[in-house]
Amino acid sequence: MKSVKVGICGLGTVGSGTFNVLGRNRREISARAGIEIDVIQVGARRDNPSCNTADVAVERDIFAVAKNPEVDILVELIGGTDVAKSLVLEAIAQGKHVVTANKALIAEHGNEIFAKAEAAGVQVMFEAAVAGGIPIIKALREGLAANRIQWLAGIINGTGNFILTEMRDKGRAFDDVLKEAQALGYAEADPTFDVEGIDAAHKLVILASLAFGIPLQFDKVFTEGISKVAPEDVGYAQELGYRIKHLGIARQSSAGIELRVHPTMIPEKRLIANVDGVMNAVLVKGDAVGPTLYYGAGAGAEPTASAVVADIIDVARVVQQGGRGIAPLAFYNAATQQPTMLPMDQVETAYYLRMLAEDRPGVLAQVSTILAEANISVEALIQKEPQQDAPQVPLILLTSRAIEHQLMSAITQIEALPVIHGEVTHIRVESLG
Ligand SMILES: NC(=O)C1=CN([C@@H]2O[C@H](COP(=O)(O)OP(=O)(O)OC[C@H]3O[C@@H](n4cnc5c(N)ncnc54)[C@H](O)[C@@H]3O)[C@@H](O)[C@H]2O)C=CC1
Ligand SMILES: N[C@@H](CC=O)C(=O)O
Ligand code: NA
Repeated sequence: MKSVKVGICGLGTVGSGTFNVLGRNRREISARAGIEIDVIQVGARRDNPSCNTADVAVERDIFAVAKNPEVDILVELIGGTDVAKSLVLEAIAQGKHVVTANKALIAEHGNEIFAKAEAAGVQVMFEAAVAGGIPIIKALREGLAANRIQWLAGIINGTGNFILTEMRDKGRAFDDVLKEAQALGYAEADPTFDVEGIDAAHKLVILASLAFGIPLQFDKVFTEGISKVAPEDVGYAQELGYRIKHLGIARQSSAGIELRVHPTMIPEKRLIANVDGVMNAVLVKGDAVGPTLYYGAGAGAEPTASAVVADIIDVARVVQQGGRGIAPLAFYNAATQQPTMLPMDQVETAYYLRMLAEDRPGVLAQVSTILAEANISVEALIQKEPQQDAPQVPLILLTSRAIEHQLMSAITQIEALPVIHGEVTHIRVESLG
């Protein structure tokens, strides 16, 4: 075999980045793969002016790439779950290896796709699907393979982190920053996936599947977005020595496995609290290695292409050796097929609470009595001076760790107090220590 032949489907942000990196770094890439890697075909609805495809066959029908007998590796970069699934299954049926950046596809249809790939003896690789250019999939599959993973927590959506950072540092409006993230090619085709946490939930189930050896279970993730994070909470968090980050958290304990995506307050002294802009970071705690942290660009054409091309190189090595190579994702066994999943109301964490209280003696005592009855203590407090003409003052509390349903029922009681006005805002707090 003289070269490994690649067909790229989708020539948008990531497709064009992949095409260009493969061309520009051709010499280094071939040396590392031990064989030439040639893009012989591109499947794209339209040309992309940032790519010179003069030497490549361009097809408008992406399925022609899946059916091309010359193609060894099909690279799926069209996004979405319907056509992308058919395309990937067609490629597998044709005996081709697949590389994809599509987290929605893997999270929602991965179990089926990996089973088909395993039966066909082909690889399906997806490094770019989680945390863009950070080699986190490789870290979990290979570098941390000796460990029992206890928990992981990550900033795994670049768009969301970019929005939170710009709002905090420059006081910019949410919608304005989102538009910029879209223009920079960071956002999903439907940006509500980014801001409502769906994209992070897709990525989290992939990480959890690898970390805990469990099937992909997208429907088990508790998901809360960043669209309701208020600027005053960002400010109060800072006063308390915390930052608000949109985290994906997966934890395994004797009670079960929890999977959750939500705005989270973390101590500002943690490295991960200082990961800003489009950068992502994933903290992984293994029983042998302890905590490890992975950092890098979570979105964008070439950072994502870096991960896509790394997968192509890995598969090219396998193709060259004529073997099955790297294990497919589904390395769970009968013991982990049906893990106990912990519902969100059973999860234990600390909380930040903000409420509007009447400015008179005894109010704090009423609130802390309700919390104490639920075995929750107040760990820190900010009580603002009353403003002129404002009969109520913001009361901000940090609580001890509590079970979610106990905290929620305490909130209901606090909201019913005549001295408390409106709803109580809550944000979960994690020390990540
Ligand atoms: N943009 C980013 O920073 C990252 C994106 N991803 C994932 O990579 C994938 C691609 O994302 P982007 O490149 O950002 O999207 P994009 O929208 O820029 O590119 C997708 C391209 O595929 C083409 N396409 C879609 N359906 C097609 C069809 N049936 N036939 C022919 N062409 C078709 C579109 O015309 C478009 O040019 C998605 O799964 C996304 O979630 C993953 C990591 C980072
Ligand atoms: N829209 C995603 C792209 C990468 O996965 C993000 O912003 O992180
Ligand atoms: Na990655």
